[in-house]
Amino acid sequence: MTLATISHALAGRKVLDTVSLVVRPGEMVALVGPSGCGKSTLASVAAGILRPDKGRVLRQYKRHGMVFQQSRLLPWADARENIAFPLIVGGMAKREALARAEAAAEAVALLPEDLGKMPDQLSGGMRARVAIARALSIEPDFLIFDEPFAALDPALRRRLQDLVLELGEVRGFGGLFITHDLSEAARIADAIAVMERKGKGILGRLTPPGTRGMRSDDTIFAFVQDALYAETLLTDLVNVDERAVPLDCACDSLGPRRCC
Ligand SMILES: Nc1ncnc2c1ncn2[C@@H]1O[C@H](COP(=O)(O)OP(=O)(O)OP(=O)(O)O)[C@@H](O)[C@H]1O
Repeated sequence: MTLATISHALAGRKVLDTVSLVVRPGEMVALVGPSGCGKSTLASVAAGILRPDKGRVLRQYKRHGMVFQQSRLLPWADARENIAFPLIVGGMAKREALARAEAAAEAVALLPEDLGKMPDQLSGGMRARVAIARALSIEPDFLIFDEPFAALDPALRRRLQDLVLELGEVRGFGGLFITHDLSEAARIADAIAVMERKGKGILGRLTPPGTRGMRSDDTIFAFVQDALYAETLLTDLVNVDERAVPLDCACDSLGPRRCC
């Protein structure tokens, strides 16, 4: 996938300013950057949810699926229907779509008895599995993850990261994985793209040693420690001040505060 010089404004404010990013076929790229820098907006552009004001999106794959922050399941549909939803919307007969949903659920190790449960009857981890199964149901060869495990505890996160790694290995999909967590990025991705503050572009890429899915905890820990202390690409990420984020439009009215 190639995102070429993407610019986009939301509510009259430019949140992406000529951002370019390439994900090679089969590659998993993690995208990190300070809060509010435009990662989710870029993911929405990559997924075709937002049409950018300027720039081009080139997709060198057949189909993509997306896994959102906090799962975004339909609250009025059970797990099976949630997984089948993109297929039904795409015109598949309901019976076939539900059968395909069950196969996708099996791939993410959801139990058959959970498929009749409504989202509010599922744990956070199960909801994340349903969201992954929903993305898999269309048999994508590219997946876009927007902080899918941010709300989960570390042990569960790890299990779901393993699931994504296993599925990637078996199905060979590439993708874009947005996260705030450098360890997660180093665990899940071939390369880590670092986004600049205020959507001004990709500062550069970091490549953890070894192969995705094969890196030991020691390797990941050492890589993250070195990167956090020595890597100038991560300066904004490390020194983030969340109070500065919403102030960037209000500097003039608030006087000379350190906000940009
Ligand atoms: N629907 C919207 N309308 C107006 N502004 C928006 C909208 N969605 C996001 N923004 C603004 O666009 C900027 C980029 O938001 P975005 O969610 O893409 O950043 P992000 O890097 O994903 O943030 P985070 O890491 O905190 O999730 C932010 O300043 C945000 O406040």
